[in-house]
Amino acid sequence: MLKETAVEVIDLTKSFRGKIALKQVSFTVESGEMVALVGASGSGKSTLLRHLNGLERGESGVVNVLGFPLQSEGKFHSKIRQLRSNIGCIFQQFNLVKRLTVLENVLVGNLGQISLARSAIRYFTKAEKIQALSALERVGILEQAYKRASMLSGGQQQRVAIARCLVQGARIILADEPIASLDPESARKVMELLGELNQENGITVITSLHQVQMVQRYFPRAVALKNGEILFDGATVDLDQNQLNKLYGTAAKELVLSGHGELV
Ligand SMILES: Nc1ncnc2c1ncn2[C@@H]1O[C@H](COP(=O)(O)OP(=O)(O)OP(=O)(O)O)[C@@H](O)[C@H]1O
Repeated sequence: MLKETAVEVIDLTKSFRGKIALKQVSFTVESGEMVALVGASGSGKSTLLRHLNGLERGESGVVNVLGFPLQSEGKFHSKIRQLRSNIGCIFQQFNLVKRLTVLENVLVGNLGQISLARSAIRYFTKAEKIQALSALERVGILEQAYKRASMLSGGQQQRVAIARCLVQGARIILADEPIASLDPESARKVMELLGELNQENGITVITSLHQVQMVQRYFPRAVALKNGEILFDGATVDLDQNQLNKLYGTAAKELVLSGHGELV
């Protein structure tokens, strides 16, 4: 069966104040793939993710999402808003509105689909609330629904962000270091949840990660950046010590062998 292309990036180039951040980056992610973006700090992972959902505009090159143009040669497409409604985003921090309840935070995942007036008074239909509660159940924190978001642990907050992607109906989830500030057990749960959504719901997942062991455990494919260029794109099993040395330099061996698996 021919697979639909979720994300297609062609020759994407971006610089900040004359310093290159992405240099002619090209890669394709098919629908249903689970891909890790790896590379040392400053290699361009966040910048690349931000181009995939239109938070950042390239200088040249093309980003197509689900077969439609999102940006091309430095211009956003006029239908970018509709296209972005298919993309759920999870960040390392600042995912939630802390003063709102968990349930309200999930419901605002629906904002693209409801009127501004209704969102302003935070009015949601019963059906929308049931959908949001069911998403919270799916991510395993239904009992937290009426707590303020600020009361949750970091891992629980990331699960709320994932529930919000579900309510939004996201077909693609972009996650920028979603486990960077979590303890190992919470990190494992968040990664397993993303894996389940990928396997069971067919959601395409593209995640930037520092933790090499997590990449090897959960992601069949890795795309590795160095100084804004793709240095490796292939099966994670082929991301061997030699490749890691190229990506991370002398820090690679020591950190992987010592069991930390976290490369900064
Ligand atoms: N808004 C910005 N203004 C100026 N420079 C930026 C901006 N965003 C990113 N950069 C630069 O672009 C390069 C790539 O940064 P980016 O944050 O994408 O790397 P990263 O691989 O995600 O790093 P980390 O793992 O530390 O998050 C870096 O040199 C960074 O300083």
